[in-house]
Amino acid sequence: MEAKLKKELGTSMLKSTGHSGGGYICEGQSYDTDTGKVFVKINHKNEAKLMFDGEMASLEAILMTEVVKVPKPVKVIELDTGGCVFVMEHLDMRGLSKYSKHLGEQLAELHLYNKRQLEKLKKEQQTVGKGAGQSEAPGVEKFGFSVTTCCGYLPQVNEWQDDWVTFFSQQRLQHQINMVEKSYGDREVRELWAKLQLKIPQYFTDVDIVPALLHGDLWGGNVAECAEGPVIFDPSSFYGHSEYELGIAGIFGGFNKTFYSAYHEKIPQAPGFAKRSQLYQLFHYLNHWNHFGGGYRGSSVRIMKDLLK
Ligand SMILES: Nc1ncnc2c1ncn2[C@@H]1O[C@H](COP(=O)(O)OP(=O)(O)OP(=O)(O)O)[C@@H](O)[C@H]1O
Repeated sequence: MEAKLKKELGTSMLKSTGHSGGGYICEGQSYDTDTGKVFVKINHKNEAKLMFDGEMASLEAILMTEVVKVPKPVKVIELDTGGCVFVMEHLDMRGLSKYSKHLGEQLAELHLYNKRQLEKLKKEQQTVGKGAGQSEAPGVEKFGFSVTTCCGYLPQVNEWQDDWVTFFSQQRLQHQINMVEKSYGDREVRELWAKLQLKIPQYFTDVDIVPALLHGDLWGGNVAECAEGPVIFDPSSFYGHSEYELGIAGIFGGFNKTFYSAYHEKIPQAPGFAKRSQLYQLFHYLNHWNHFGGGYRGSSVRIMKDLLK
């Protein structure tokens, strides 16, 4: 692997720094190269390229907004022995503590970025002499993403969709329910889902949802800080409802009051937030069930029953 890395990165020096940082899905290792320190994620699964291409596109999209720090992506490299590596900028990170408030503000800015681009675009189109197609501020009007991104190692259906409720019900929940059905054929879940899917539009009455660029997997293990501010990493981005982003944080914790206050100062909670939050958590419980097995069945069923009350 190291010979291939050297060739693909065009570096004569490739020296392990001793820093390793594997997660649940990948092994990780840092190297000194001719042009600086890189962090390399390694995965030997067949889906590794799809997963890393999605992570690279996600990092590029977030980086482009310039509102929150992410590691700069370098390259996805297929290994001759199968599997794939993803090379990115190495960052010296520690647990989030000093910069919780900054992360709250910057995450809200990330979520507002596309809305502001769309507003700029609209203004420009209304200005005499400036028609569509001349803008320097491209905005995204649909829900989805340009490539497949994986939340964990399972691919998400990111085809563009005009309507968020349809996108979330079909491309997120239904997709997970189909996987549960295939693996477990769970009758109770099938029956609960039959009722719940009819109720979903009711949770969205009177909310105006503009596509927001999301990190997509913002649990406490994917946030940190370096000397100058907060960092987010390991994204599985798409354009969706900003509230979706807070779902997984609500399950696993890792974010304090300061973070939430700073976030909601910029994006206040809309009516019905709590119920939608449960709906967004349901996606992550199902996704965990599909990754890690039946230990997450109880939480998935409980939250479906709660939503149906
Ligand atoms: N750019 C980076 N520079 C330095 N260390 C990093 C970098 N990216 C990740 N790490 C370290 O590696 C660990 C695992 O990274 P990451 O979350 O991307 O792996 P994963 O296997 O995809 O994730 P997960 O455990 O969330 O499924 C992080 O917690 C962090 O300690």
